[in-house]
Amino acid sequence: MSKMKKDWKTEKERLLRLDWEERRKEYRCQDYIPLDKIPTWREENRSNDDGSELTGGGGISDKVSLHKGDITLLEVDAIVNAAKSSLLGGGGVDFCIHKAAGTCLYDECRSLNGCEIGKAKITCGYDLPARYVIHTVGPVAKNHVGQTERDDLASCYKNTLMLMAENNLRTVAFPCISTGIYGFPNLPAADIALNTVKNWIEHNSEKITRVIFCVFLETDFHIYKDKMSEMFKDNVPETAEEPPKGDETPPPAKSTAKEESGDGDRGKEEAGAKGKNDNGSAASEGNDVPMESQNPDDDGGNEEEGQDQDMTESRDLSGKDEDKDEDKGTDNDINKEAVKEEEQAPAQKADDNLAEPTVSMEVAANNTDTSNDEEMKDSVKSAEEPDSIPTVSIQPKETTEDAEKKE
Ligand SMILES: NC(=O)c1ccc[n+]([C@H]2O[C@H](COP(=O)([O-])OP(=O)(O)OC[C@H]3O[C@@H](n4cnc5c(N)ncnc54)[C@H](O)[C@@H]3O)[C@@H](O)[C@H]2O)c1
Repeated sequence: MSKMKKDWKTEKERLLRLDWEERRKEYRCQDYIPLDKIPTWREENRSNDDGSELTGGGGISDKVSLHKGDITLLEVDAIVNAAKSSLLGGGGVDFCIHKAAGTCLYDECRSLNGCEIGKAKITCGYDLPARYVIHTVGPVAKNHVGQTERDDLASCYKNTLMLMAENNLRTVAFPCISTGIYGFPNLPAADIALNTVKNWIEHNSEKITRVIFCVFLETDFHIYKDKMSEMFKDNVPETAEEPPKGDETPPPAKSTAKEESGDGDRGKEEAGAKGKNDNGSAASEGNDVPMESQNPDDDGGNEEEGQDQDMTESRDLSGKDEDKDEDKGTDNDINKEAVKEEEQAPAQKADDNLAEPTVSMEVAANNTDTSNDEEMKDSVKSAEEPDSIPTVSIQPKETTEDAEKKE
């Protein structure tokens, strides 16, 4: 029997009141990866290989990880979507996130009326293991990376982190924004991502528990791993006290200004993330973590036919929401079937010799302020791109030299 389509506002209020244990029953995909299964850079690069207890710490190397795999599996406060300015879903990681979150995500995004390049907007995560999705629109850098594109990409990371802090969220995962269909070269994009996050955390260390760079392609894994090894050494003196293990209660979130939506004002979200779950994320018990007020703007209206086509397709696929409970397994099967090799990442071949732990690293980032401004017209030509959704995170065995030879 088909179920009534869920109202996104009701669903959002219901979900944000659940604690992590109750939420876990709602995840569309049960292959989720809890935060404590993703080692920090420091844990991953422990100097004492004899496995003895790590001492010292408290530096940024406890704050960041590098993870290769599907961002939709990560159980964190927020995952970041590399969206298009209409926020109406499309392909790539955008498609994966919408597919995994369900149609309520699309409905809430539609109420936001788009997002400007470089800015960020936040929605509920719905069926995802992540409580929230922060949508940011990267620059289109096809064949040209000028200062504008570099600044816009840096703004995506800064504004996302600021939105995290404003909503008292403490664990976040980023994909490699703009390096897919938007054509930003992987190397400079990684530089911008790492330096921006590094500087922000250095000035806001108490506001963040973990930043995960969730790479998808072998190329990016090696780029990030090499850059982080150069950029971030764990030079925290041994005497530094251990960072809180996620057991400190974040201050009650301040209530935010009324949320506006295309259909008039929505009620103001109540503040107050109470305790944390045991893996360091903000958890709300009876209180919603406030949503930063978002000033929607007229929809760009310039979406390419194809783009909406993609979303329609994914909505049709995820139209299985009504039978989600019965079909949860089917959904996973669909995911697997739907996986087209976007790039036969070498790691896929290396899949059968999985052994490498994820690499994580120490990162710090500079201070900044952010705001959610009016949306800019989406001047991006949509492009067909097969989307690949790996079903497990993959750590390659391949050496950097091999990967560099390939590039
Ligand atoms: N026809 C379309 O509208 C269309 C087609 C393809 C992509 N897109 C998307 O592309 C635009 C954004 O471009 P972009 O380069 O910023 O994003 P992107 O094209 O999604 O690529 C960003 C990065 O995310 C990686 N990625 C893909 N799937 C996952 C996953 N499940 N988990 C983690 N990482 C993943 C991908 O390999 C790349 O490194 C948006 O319009 C968005 O909708 C749209």
